[in-house]
Amino acid sequence: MLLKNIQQLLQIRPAGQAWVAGAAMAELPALDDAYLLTEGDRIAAFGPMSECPQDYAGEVTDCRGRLVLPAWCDSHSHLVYAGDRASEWLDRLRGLSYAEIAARGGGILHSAQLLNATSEDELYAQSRVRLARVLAQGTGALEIKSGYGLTVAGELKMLRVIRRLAAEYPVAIRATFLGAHALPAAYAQDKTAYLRMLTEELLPQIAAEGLADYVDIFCEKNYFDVADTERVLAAGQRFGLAGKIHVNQFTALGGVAAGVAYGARSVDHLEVLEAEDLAALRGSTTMPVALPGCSFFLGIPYTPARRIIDAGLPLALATDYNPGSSPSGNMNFVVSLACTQMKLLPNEAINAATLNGAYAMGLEAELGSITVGKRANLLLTRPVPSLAALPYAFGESSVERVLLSGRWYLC
Ligand SMILES: N=CN[C@@H](CCC(=O)O)C(=O)O
Ligand SMILES: [Zn+2]
Repeated sequence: MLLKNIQQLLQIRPAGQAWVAGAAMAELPALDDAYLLTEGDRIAAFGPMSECPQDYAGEVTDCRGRLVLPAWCDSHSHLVYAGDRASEWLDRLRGLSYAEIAARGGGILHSAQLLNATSEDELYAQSRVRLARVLAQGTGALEIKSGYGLTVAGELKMLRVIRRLAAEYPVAIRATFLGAHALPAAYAQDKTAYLRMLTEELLPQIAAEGLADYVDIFCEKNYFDVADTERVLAAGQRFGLAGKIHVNQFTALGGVAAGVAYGARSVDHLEVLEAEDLAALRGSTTMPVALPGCSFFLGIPYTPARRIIDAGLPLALATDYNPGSSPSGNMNFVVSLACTQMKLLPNEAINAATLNGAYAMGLEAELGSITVGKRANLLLTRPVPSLAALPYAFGESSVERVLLSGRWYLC
């Protein structure tokens, strides 16, 4: 496939560049008036129009007036869930807080109840609708977590649905085992027994079936503490699963340093951020991930992204698509929120939503930039005056077409 007359081809990186950090996040290498050639599912070549192959025999798309960039890399989602929690959202509109709803047995436990009462086929049917929608919105790589089962059968059901989605859709999917998302009622008096079940019963089964790439835990007051986090990350390591943790959403407990010490691939949320957390991240290989859709929907503080980037660190952006705190998987809106609310420049937000997002799910060698040999997962915008038009037009998707594995995705 040949894309020609591209007004601007963005996020061009050399092979081997894993992420972008600090001041370099404001740079987004680009080529004006460009072409891009794919072969099979890969990017085969690109360059200025003056060097565009003539008489190309395959499919040619004229991209005049349009931008081409890597498809979004959404490194944090809970896209597989059953039903929704709109009723709890109405309770929040009437004045209850997220924590008050959880304390009444709502929240994650409510989603777990719904999920355990839903068949695997029905869960797949509900989840594929959401996946198809986010692909049409420009997502080309996606991480999906378990964590609404909280039982052996429920967690395995979720992970098998994730595997089925990965097999059926032309998008790169990474699966994360988040059994330690909340303490289910059956173990309310015995957290240790629950963690033992997760690490000694479930994890070996998940590893044996190759159902997960990462292990995750919700490190938060009233959920799991730092010692629990270390225990789960250590268990993950024994089975070859790196960590990706939910941490510092409401409370800083020291989980960031624990994540870094255990070589976590990412630490996600960080709405509350202490100087010690920044210090722990410096010099590490752990990616901080901000989830502005969650802050928007819950009305909690935004992750202090400027402090993170200005400290010389990298940052990734993700949707946190889930029924409780962020019922949207639209990366276009996330990029827009990052600019309007967290004061990222468009270039910084695009770096965070592509290459750094790919790194946060271990896909940086395969996706997240315009690099010869990488997978051809690209998005083509509508005619726009400049890149800034994308986040500027908040709530809109400027994505006209999405190329996944070298083919136009037909929604
Ligand atoms: N914070 C923990 N987990 C999810 C929300 C889960 C839910 O409310 O269902 C999150 O990332 O925001
Ligand atoms: Zn989450």
